[in-house]
Amino acid sequence: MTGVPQLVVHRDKELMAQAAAARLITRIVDAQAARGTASVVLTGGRNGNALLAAIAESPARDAVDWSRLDLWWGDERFVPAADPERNAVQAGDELLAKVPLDPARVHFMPASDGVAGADVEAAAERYAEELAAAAGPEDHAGVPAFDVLLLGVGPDTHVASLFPEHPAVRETARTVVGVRGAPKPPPTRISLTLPAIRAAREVWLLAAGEDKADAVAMALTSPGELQAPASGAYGTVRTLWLLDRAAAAKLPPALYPPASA
Ligand SMILES: O=C(O)[C@H](O)[C@@H](O)[C@H](O)[C@H](O)COP(=O)(O)O
Repeated sequence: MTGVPQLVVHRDKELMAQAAAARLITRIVDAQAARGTASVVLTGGRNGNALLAAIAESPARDAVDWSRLDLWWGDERFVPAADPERNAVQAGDELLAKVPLDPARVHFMPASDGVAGADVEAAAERYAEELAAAAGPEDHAGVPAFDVLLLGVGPDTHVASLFPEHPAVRETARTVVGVRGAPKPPPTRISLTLPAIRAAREVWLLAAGEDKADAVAMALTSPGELQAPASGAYGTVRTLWLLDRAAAAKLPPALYPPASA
């Protein structure tokens, strides 16, 4: 693991989204300058969507070579492709339809009415194969070393579709799993596992609002990833918690960083 997670606390969720967007644009531009391409794993949820909307509105978005960006998803609701509940549909509305991406580099998780069929385990396996095909010889986890992997944090400390005490959190072998009986609807989902998440260079966790304060405090002073899956999400280079003040309010004084703007 990468040592202590870094915390950045913003005034409110709107500023958090703006700052995270600026940060992500810079990270993508830097990765493309260094290696020619960049890879980002997207999350669902309000904060992930607000980040994408902020990128769409940023003049700096034109600094990104969108045709050399690989996009993946950390989880997906296993519903039909056009369902507005799908994280991919929401990401499309906020950003993907507005920038010149290479469709071959946009790696949607399978939908329940897609070519992988209605069996969520088969669909998860198919996504695992797509990830494995994109992994290089040095990527031992069976997935690429993503530049940035974004995760929204749920009020129960779930990340992706890894819910506390759920079998998917215990997965150590597979990189992608089908999730049934998720406590948050819809019940059937596809999710990266913790080992796949930990292959990312940087993991950025997003949480805003007072309803996240307990979850943030628990995950950062955690009894363990089984009870608090967010605490098991970290990158090989950096783990960044991007918070607003309300979400940071219950952190112990030793962890609360100097207030950012
Ligand atoms: O699949 C889902 O149900 C959501 O994607 C969910 O996992 C979300 O990312 C977190 O609950 C954080 O959500 P907010 O950013 O809206 O707080």
